[in-house]
Amino acid sequence: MDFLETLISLPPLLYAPLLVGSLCLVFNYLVYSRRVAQWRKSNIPFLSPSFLIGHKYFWGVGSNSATVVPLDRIYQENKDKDLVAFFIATMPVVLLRKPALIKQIFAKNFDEAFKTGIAVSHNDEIEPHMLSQSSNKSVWKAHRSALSPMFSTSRFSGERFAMIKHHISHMWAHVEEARLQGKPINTKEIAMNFVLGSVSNSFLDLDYNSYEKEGELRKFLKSFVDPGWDKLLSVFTQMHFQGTPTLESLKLITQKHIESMKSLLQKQMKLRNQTGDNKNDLIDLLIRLKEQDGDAKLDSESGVTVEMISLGLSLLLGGCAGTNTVDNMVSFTMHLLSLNPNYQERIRQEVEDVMKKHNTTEFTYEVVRDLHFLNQCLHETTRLFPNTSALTRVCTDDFTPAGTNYTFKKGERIIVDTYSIHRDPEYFENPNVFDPDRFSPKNRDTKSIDAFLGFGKGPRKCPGNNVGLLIASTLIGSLVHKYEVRPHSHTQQMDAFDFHPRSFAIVHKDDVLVNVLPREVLAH
Ligand code: HEM
Repeated sequence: MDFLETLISLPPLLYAPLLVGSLCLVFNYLVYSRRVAQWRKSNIPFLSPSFLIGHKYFWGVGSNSATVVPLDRIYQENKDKDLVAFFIATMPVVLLRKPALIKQIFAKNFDEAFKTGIAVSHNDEIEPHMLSQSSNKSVWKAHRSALSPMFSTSRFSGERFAMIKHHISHMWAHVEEARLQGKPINTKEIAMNFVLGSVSNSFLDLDYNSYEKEGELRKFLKSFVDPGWDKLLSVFTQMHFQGTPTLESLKLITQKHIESMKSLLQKQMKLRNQTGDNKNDLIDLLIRLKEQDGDAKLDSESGVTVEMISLGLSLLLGGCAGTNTVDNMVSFTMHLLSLNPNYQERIRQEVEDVMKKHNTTEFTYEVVRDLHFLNQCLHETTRLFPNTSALTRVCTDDFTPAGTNYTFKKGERIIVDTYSIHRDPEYFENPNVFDPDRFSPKNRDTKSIDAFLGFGKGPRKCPGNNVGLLIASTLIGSLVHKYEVRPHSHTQQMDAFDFHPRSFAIVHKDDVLVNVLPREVLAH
């Protein structure tokens, strides 16, 4: 029987899948061959595509880590190149391997490679106004400048730090309760609760003890951060059918999120108008912006604009949820400190010296701000466990980076694999070792400064890094000062295979547990 006869003898029910399958293959072939021809013309080295999945290493997605393992393999296998192009599904991407080229494109070619987010399904109403997502440069500029007062750490001095101290007490109470019950400490949980309490308090004026109950705000944020098949599916749909409308439930920001943020802002703004307080927080900022903009399109019921909702989401998602930023930093640092008691001791000594210098026995804003060794530890954690393995940009114009003969075409998607660069011995000696001293002022050189990408690069780099570091230092400093953190029985060194298979952030697939012992007990 020849091929045609076999085809005719098939039951008619199989025709439809066969037809769809064949169309997919043709679609794949056309997408691949067109882009490969373009890369050839642009002098960009590329890897031959594998049908449907783009590159063979992406077959493992969903079973090991979503992006870290495949990107790291491609990075390692192309050591001789500055950059290499390949496909993820039908989405073409160019992986930049060299820090100098990354700096050039992210900073000097910023105007031509301005957009972020290569495969995320946005909400069309909100996306242009979200700081991290906006693809409209003038809107992005205006919002970044409007929000800049929120990113100043001096906002945390005085009264506001007194509020943060409440969260230290909540955290201590929670840790002590677990210890007395003989349970290990779940570092992800305590970090998420502390960060949520501090961020919601300092930006939105919410008095929120999330250790006590799982409140609405926590559920709201967890819906962004909790990894799941829905999020993986959403990204893969966008990779195959870029820019197409997605089902509401697969969007990164859904109508439900927008409504929750709207009612939260409405409530807090109403309260502020009644009290007339001036707290120099997001609520004051939004009220001021509303007064200044006579043309603002207010929602008739809530009096809130789309811009206000977006600014609120920009802060909350950047600070707490977007890619589990601060809480991840804290959780991984506690894990690393449990394995390195000598660095815990140095932090303790530093806390005591700095308290003495400021003539206090308490954690104050001034004390936390002066904990330089702890700050080095947090940077070193971010080097080993950056919050995402893929910094992204999308070219908004054709350009050739200075000193190269590569041409980047408008629409080209760029990826930087932070995880692999941070563990490349070319930039960091003994890269898998936790060594906070590599971030001391005397040890830092241009090579490692350029290669550190934990907070991004160029004008779009993280504006909230110092606020995040301050919150993380407060939590770790106060915990380590009171307790010795010890490894839990299952604690071991982590590698990329331990990361969550359905998360695009670098998070451990399980709980990250440690044990604690009060220092008074140890002293006797
Ligand atoms: C301390 C832990 C944090 C880490 C590791 C971190 C990391 C990052 C990274 C890697 C980016 C992408 C930068 C790029 O594409 O070049 C980013 C962007 C951003 N982060 Fe952070 N972040 C942290 C804390 C925060 C906090 C506390 C806030 C808010 C209070 C925040 C708000 C933002 C915003 C709004 C953006 C988007 C900036 C833009 O597109 O203009 N981040 N962050």
